[in-house]
Formats: sequence, structure tokens, C-alpha cells
Amino acid sequence: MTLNFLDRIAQQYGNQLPFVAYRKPNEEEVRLILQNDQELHHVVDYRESGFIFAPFNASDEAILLKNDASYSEILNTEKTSENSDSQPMKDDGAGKAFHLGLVQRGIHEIKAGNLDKVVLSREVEVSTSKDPIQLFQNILSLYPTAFCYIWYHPKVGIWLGATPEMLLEMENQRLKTMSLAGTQKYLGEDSPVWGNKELEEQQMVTQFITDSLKDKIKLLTISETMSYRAGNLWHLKTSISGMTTPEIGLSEIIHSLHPTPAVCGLPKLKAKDFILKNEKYLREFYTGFLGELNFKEEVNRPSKRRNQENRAYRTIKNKTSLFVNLRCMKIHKNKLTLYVGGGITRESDPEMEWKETCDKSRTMLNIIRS
Ligand SMILES: C=C(O[C@@H]1C=C(C(=O)O)C=C[C@H]1O)C(=O)O
Repeated sequence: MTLNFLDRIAQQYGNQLPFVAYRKPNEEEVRLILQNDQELHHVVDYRESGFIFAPFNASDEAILLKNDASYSEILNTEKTSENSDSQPMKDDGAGKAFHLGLVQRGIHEIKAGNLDKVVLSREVEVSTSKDPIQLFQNILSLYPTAFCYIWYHPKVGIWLGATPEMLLEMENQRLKTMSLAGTQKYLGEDSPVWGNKELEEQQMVTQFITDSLKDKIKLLTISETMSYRAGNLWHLKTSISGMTTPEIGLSEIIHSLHPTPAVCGLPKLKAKDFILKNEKYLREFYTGFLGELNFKEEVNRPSKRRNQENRAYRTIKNKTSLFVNLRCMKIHKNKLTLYVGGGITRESDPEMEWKETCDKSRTMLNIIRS
């Protein structure tokens, strides 16, 4: 009997073996990568090939899932039946009070001239009886334009998400990235009106990315900034692209970008330090990145020349496709941890920043409730 795609995931999970299943933005095909043993591999120099799962703190090691077997399929992603058992666990107000205080401290650091921007976040605990594969199916049906994934390693845990943010895409020497920041709730409008606070915080991200890449990339192109919808939210997005040179390795490019001010802040190291000292929980893989690292793709191009044997020219493409791990959750037994944050600038209002994290938590809460 041949196993169907979802059974294959369930079997791998049941056998406590590592896997990742994912669908890229606006694509139909869901890919599945299986690793055949429980070994925890790490990325050493970014020349490896496999699926990378990297934490926020770039000083911690990034995990590499080996591609021992892979499958792909177009899944019929019908939503699973209604279930109203998933509610954020009761918060006595201490969670909100802590977050408001944290944002206040961030604003204070900015006004004191120590930081320009800092992204501050929190975790939200939710109870559920749904199984992870069911949740993954809900993600697929709700967020066709996001990078949707479920990732598992027995020594690390199980993570799920639907992120709108690409960190980096490389096809041989061609590079693409984006600056994504600024948030508003989607209320059915065709395009939102943006305030100065959002325009400025997103511009800081664009500036950081272009400054980080300008010595490493040729033909750097920066698009206009546009509104970009991600589920129940709007963001501001600028696309950035160019060509790398053979002297610059992927490792150098990734380290110069990650973590960008879309998820960390400016100056980068001071903002990271503030986050690690003040958030009082561990982000782990939230605001890290994940995706295909150095996937080889064979391309057959038929010869266009006449009077030549019907020969195909074979070239190998090297592709890397990485996404920032946002709108994600970690799954425990009967409990989920969701992660949400937002960019703080001198113009931030703590109450509005709290509300923004509540709006962002809807992305994952919707999949639990659908
Ligand atoms: C930090 C998050 O999102 C990031 C922060 C944003 C903001 O501050 O407006 C917008 C998009 C993301 O770059 C999150 O979703 O948790």
C-alpha cells in the first residue's frame, strides 16, 4: 500500500523522526523533507545543502535537516471542522502590564539616544486538543500567500507558522530580499493610509538592508514601497534585488542581514542586547529564519541551434530560499505558545503596541479556531 502525503507526515512524526513540510508563497505544491535518523545536525559554513532552521540569536547554532527523502504534492486543503476549544489562557493582566512596561523601557532607551528602533515581543499561551497535522492543514487553507510550514525534530520540538516575510532568495548569483515592517489591521479596504511612524520604521529597515548589501551586491535595485496584505494585517514592503559576486559567500550575506531591524532593531547589536536582557522569555526560533539551503535543481534546456543533434544542455541551479520565522507557534502537549511582537520607535504608544501584538496573534489563533 502506498502512503498518502499526510499519512507519511503522521508516520514520520509517530516514529519521532525529523521532518519539515512547507508550501512557498502563492504556490500550490506542498513539499515534504524527511530525515532518516534523530541526529541533530548544525549548519557550519552555509555551503551545506538541506533545510535550515535558525534561531533569533545568531550566536546560537542553526539546525540543518538532511534531505534523506523528499516528496511533493498538491493538497486539497479543506478546512477542518469547527472547534472552539482554543482560547488564550486567562491572563490576570500581568502579561499586559509587563508588555506595556517593556515598551515604555524601549521608548525610554530611544529617547535617551541609545537606540533608534527596537522590536519587542511576547509569548501567548493557548490550550488546544488539535493535532499538529490538522493545524498545518488549516494553515495551508487560510494563508495561500504566506510561507506555511510545520517543522519537527525530536530533540527540539515542533513548530508551525505562516510568515509573510522573506529573508533572502538566491538563484545562483541572483539575490532577492525585502524590507517588511509597519502594521495596520486589515478592515476590508483596498489600500490603507499610512502614518509617519510606520513609514519611518519601515524606511529604517530598507536603509539597513541596502547599507548592509551595498558592498556585497552589484546592480542593487530597490522597488517602490507598497502596502502588502498578510491575512488580517497590512504591512509596508519594499523589494530589493541584485547580483552577488563569487567572492562573497552566502554566510557573509546572511550574517550581515540577520536579524534585520524588522525583527530586532537599530543599532543591531545594542537592540539585540536590549531584547535579550529585557523580554524575559526566550524567543528561540521566533524571528529566526528557515528554508531551503543550497538546493540543487537540474535544468534541461534544449539546444536552439539548427543542424545539431537534438541535444539538451544540462545546467545545475543552486537555490536558497529563506523566510523570517514570524506568525508562528511552538507546540507542546495540549498547549501552544504563540509569539508576537512589533517595532518600537520614539513615536510609539504602548497601548497601541499592545493592541498590535493582539492583532498579530489572530493569524495563529485563526488556525486553531477554524
Ligand atoms: C515582529 C513581528 O513582525 C514584524 C514587525 C512588524 C512591525 O513592527 O510592524 C511588521 C512585520 C514584521 O517585520 C511579528 O509578527 O511578531
